[in-house]
Amino acid sequence: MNVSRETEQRLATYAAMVEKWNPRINLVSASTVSSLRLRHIDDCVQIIDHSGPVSGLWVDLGSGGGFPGIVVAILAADWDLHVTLVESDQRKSAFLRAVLRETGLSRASVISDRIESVPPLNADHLSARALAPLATLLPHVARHMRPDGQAWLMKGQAWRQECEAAKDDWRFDLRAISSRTDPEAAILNITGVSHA
Ligand SMILES: C[S@@+](CC[C@H](N)C(=O)[O-])C[C@H]1O[C@@H](n2cnc3c(N)ncnc32)[C@H](O)[C@@H]1O
Repeated sequence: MNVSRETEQRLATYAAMVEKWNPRINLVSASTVSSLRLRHIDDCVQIIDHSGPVSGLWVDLGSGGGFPGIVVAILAADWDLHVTLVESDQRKSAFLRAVLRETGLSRASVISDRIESVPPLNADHLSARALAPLATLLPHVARHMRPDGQAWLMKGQAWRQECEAAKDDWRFDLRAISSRTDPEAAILNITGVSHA
């Protein structure tokens, strides 16, 4: 993806903040800090490559250090899109708010609470990365995404088994997109979620 100078500057500011805060609050595993751009940022950029420009509300669940929520907020800074990051850990939430301040992102906010406790958010787009198996994620998706919304769930190599297990209790339409950064991983673009 080609990005503007301003977007590149925001990504650089964000990366520098992750590196600075990581020893204190463990935002990404220490072994991946040196490859932050490829392992984490470029990994998340893929979502926007596939969603294209979108509008409305984007909700990122279990944002942690901001993957993919902050990356989406940076890439979408000029779109008519609000990004809401849901993160229960207070120190990580403080970090996410600091990133929004430092990068001047005004169309994004942080809800510092448990996903289960937050009133339904009615998201047009919803993302989650490394949060929970699909069968555990789908109740959150059903609660916080509009019936015609789209979920972008970033999954590791067990994604096929997770999909099979989730089908016992859930109906959904799935487009599995192979990850550019890890051939075993996939981005699950899920729509039409309902309880079986
Ligand atoms: C493994 S980390 C992944 C963080 C980020 N998405 C990433 O890919 O680097 C999971 C994050 O979800 C948060 N989390 C876990 N359960 C949660 C819940 N029920 N409500 C809100 N946040 C939760 C944790 O505090 C943690 O920061």
